[in-house]
Amino acid sequence: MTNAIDISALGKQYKGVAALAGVSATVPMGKVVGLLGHNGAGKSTLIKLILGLIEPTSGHVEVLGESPWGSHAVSLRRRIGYLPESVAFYGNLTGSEVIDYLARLKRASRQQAGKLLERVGLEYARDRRVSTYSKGMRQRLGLAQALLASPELVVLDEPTGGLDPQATRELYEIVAELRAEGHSVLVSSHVLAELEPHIDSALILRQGELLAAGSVGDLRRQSGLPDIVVVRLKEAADPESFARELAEHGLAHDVRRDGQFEIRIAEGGKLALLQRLAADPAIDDIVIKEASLARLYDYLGAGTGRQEEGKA
Ligand SMILES: Nc1ncnc2c1ncn2[C@@H]1O[C@H](COP(=O)(O)OP(=O)(O)OP(=O)(O)O)[C@@H](O)[C@H]1O
Repeated sequence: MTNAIDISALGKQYKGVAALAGVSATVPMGKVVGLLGHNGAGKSTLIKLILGLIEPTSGHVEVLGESPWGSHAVSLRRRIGYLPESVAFYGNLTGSEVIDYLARLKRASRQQAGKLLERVGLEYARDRRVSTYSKGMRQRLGLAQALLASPELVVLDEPTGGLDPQATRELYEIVAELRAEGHSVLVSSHVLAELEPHIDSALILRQGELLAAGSVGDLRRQSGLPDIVVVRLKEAADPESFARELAEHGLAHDVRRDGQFEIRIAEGGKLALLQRLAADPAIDDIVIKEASLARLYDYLGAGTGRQEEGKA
């Protein structure tokens, strides 16, 4: 088995709404894959299909080599950990009682379950009632329950909602540990800058269709979106004459709020541009900026319902 999830021509219709229309994609074993898309793009529908909570109208899904609706569906669910977007627990139970109870349901080792609260940074609150937990603490408890029974596949739906920056870093550290231990992770998020360093590849949905798939490098190549050179001028330099110079050489640019210039690199023109800039006495510093996941997402038109052509 090379893929944790194999999705083929998957379609889901709700009365009159095509939530998913012929999506084919994979989540390779042992990789962290980001699931991206604007509100209503079909992410939750795809996750529900993967978890076997709903059935498709057309197409197939195989999760860890099994159908989520087949005869092995029950045992398959024990091999999957799931953190929903909003987690709700029995408020009268303590964190440790919640995990203990869910461990029994999932037939997880209670010894391993005991260590999970420590892993998610909740050991100090293990004997406090969940009703006294903050949103971030509840989210950590949700992560702990998703890791019960050491699942081969972990599905995280908007896992950092309600987490502070430190807790967000810790969550992604756990994701990195899961990957290092060979688990596969599918993680949906709207916070692309946060997600980018932690994923091997992304699946981008738009209006029920797969708009793009691949590593951030693949997406850069697919999009043809130019890299950008950020130039800081010396204090004594005249920005207007520098802007005129760029225009004379046909170099498209923007001026940032901090006064630095962003120059788009034409395909194959990186070295020539850098040589020219390096020889310019007006320039104090140069930084090359590759297209970020967030910029690629916008450029590919993930939120617009259409590809933004010619935007460079
Ligand atoms: N039970 C349902 N009945 C009817 N339409 C639905 C149902 N669930 C989802 N939809 C529709 O299917 C489409 C995809 O919804 P889905 O919840 O999968 O999107 P999403 O990408 O998860 O959005 P969000 O980021 O807002 O959670 C939307 O148009 C939504 O209105």
